[in-house]
Amino acid sequence: MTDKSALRASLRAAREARPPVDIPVPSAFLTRLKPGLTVASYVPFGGEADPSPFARAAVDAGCVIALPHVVRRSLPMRFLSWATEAALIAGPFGLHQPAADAAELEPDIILTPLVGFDRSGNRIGQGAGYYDRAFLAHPNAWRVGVALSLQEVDMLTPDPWDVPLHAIATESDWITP
Ligand SMILES: Nc1nc2c(c(=O)[nH]1)N(C=O)[C@@H](CNc1ccc(C(=O)N[C@@H](CCC(=O)O)C(=O)O)cc1)CN2
Ligand SMILES: Nc1ncnc2c1ncn2[C@@H]1O[C@H](COP(=O)(O)OP(=O)(O)OP(=O)(O)O)[C@@H](O)[C@H]1O
Repeated sequence: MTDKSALRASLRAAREARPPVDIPVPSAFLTRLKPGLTVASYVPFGGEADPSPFARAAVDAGCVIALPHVVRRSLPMRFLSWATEAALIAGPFGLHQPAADAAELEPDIILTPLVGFDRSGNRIGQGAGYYDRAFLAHPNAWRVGVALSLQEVDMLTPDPWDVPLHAIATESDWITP
């Protein structure tokens, strides 16, 4: 646990020290997009990789976009409908989120912000367990991490509750464990 939080702190610092980079959208991602699918994106903060090119490709393919919405740790994160250009509301931790009464959607693809990852698809996030719980609640969703390559670590030891990613996109790689 201490290991995980020390690693999280150093990876966060590395991520923030780095100028923004564009993550290209791989063709393997594009081919999964179908009209009417729900793609959960996120609004990046703290140097997180920007998933907008993926969300834009999804909109162009006729998909519906959802964004995560959290209230507090004891409550599950929900994915709420977001129309491009719709206003976002200030939430906890300085987050920008859809309004709490936006429609809740079942995501088919979850673009996942990462603090760290390895080539087996293990990940660490903010440490609140929101995404791990969401992955259990939406087991059929395709879990795609979006990250900078400098967030890769040799090997993460997963905790029992950790749910691995199906794929990870970085500025230089498309990793499918
Ligand atoms: N862009 C983005 N949106 C997201 C997430 C995310 O990781 N990235 N989430 C993924 O779960 C949810 C928000 N979860 C969060 C959970 C904890 C903290 C947090 O603890 N922040 C602390 C500590 C930061 C630090 O130690 O530096 C803070 O702001 O005080 C922030 C967001 C939903 N939306
Ligand atoms: N399915 C679950 N049910 C209940 N609690 C969970 C579940 N998954 C994770 N948690 C709790 O969440 C906490 C944080 O887990 P972890 O350190 O793996 O965070 P993380 O993977 O970085 O966070 P996130 O999933 O939000 O990105 C742990 O204390 C864990 O007990």
